[in-house]
Amino acid sequence: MSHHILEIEHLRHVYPDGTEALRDVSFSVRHGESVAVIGANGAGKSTLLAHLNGHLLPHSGEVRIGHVPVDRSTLQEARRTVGMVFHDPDDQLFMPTVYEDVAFGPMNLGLTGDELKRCVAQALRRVDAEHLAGKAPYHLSAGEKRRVAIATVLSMSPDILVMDEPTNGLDPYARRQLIGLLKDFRHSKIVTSHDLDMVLEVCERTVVLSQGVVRADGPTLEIFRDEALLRECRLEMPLSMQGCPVCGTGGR
Ligand SMILES: Nc1ncnc2c1ncn2[C@@H]1O[C@H](COP(=O)(O)OP(=O)(O)OP(=O)(O)O)[C@@H](O)[C@H]1O
Repeated sequence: MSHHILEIEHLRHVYPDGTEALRDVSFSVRHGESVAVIGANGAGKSTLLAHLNGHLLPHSGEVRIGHVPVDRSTLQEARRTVGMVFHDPDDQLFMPTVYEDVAFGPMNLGLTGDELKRCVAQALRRVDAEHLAGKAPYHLSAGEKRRVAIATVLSMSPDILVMDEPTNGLDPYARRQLIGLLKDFRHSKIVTSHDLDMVLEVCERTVVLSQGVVRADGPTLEIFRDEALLRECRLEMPLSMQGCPVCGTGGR
């Protein structure tokens, strides 16, 4: 039995207009691992994530969850195992109220009555959004939408949590709270982000994508200390690792 929960092998994706967004991507994620996928704009991060729950299917190569390849016949199983928080919360929220949006997934899994109510309340509480249950999602602020989108995924108790730029649009308090939530999430997680300070706190391992290929894969701190690699991939060291510009102290 494989100790990897997710395996990506020689993944290649070409969009209909001919853009080769992923050229050859391979890496695996173990049970309980926290992995960041970072890279400059257009490196292929969102395209990669879209393959993890079968939203996109590869031109060649394979994604396996456990032992099961993600293809048309296994989509349902993949989407149950992989909880995906999309880049744009509007892609995730489509019901008349926040409550219904968060209840949608667990209801499809067969939850009803008090069990369903408890599950929704718990997911909303984890993102500090219980007070929003009766609101229409399209009336929420950007940060509130993002928190509710995360709740729609947590309510499904996924084995792998996948988040595309989760701290986008969050105020400092909500960002801090999200970092706490991600640290508490005991299962495997994969996060893409340009918020490298968050990555440093949450993910012990980082995969660097550049022009559709894996340019580096290793311990996050090691990756962030490699200035030549960061420069080459159009990335910058997290602010918390840069010395204080005033007194010249700090940095790691
Ligand atoms: N639907 C599409 N059709 C054609 N090309 C696309 C499509 N979606 C993305 N691309 C292209 O694929 C490449 C990878 O895009 P992707 O969105 O995966 O990058 P990213 O690393 O997530 O970027 P960002 O940091 O800007 O979100 C880019 O060159 C982009 O222009």
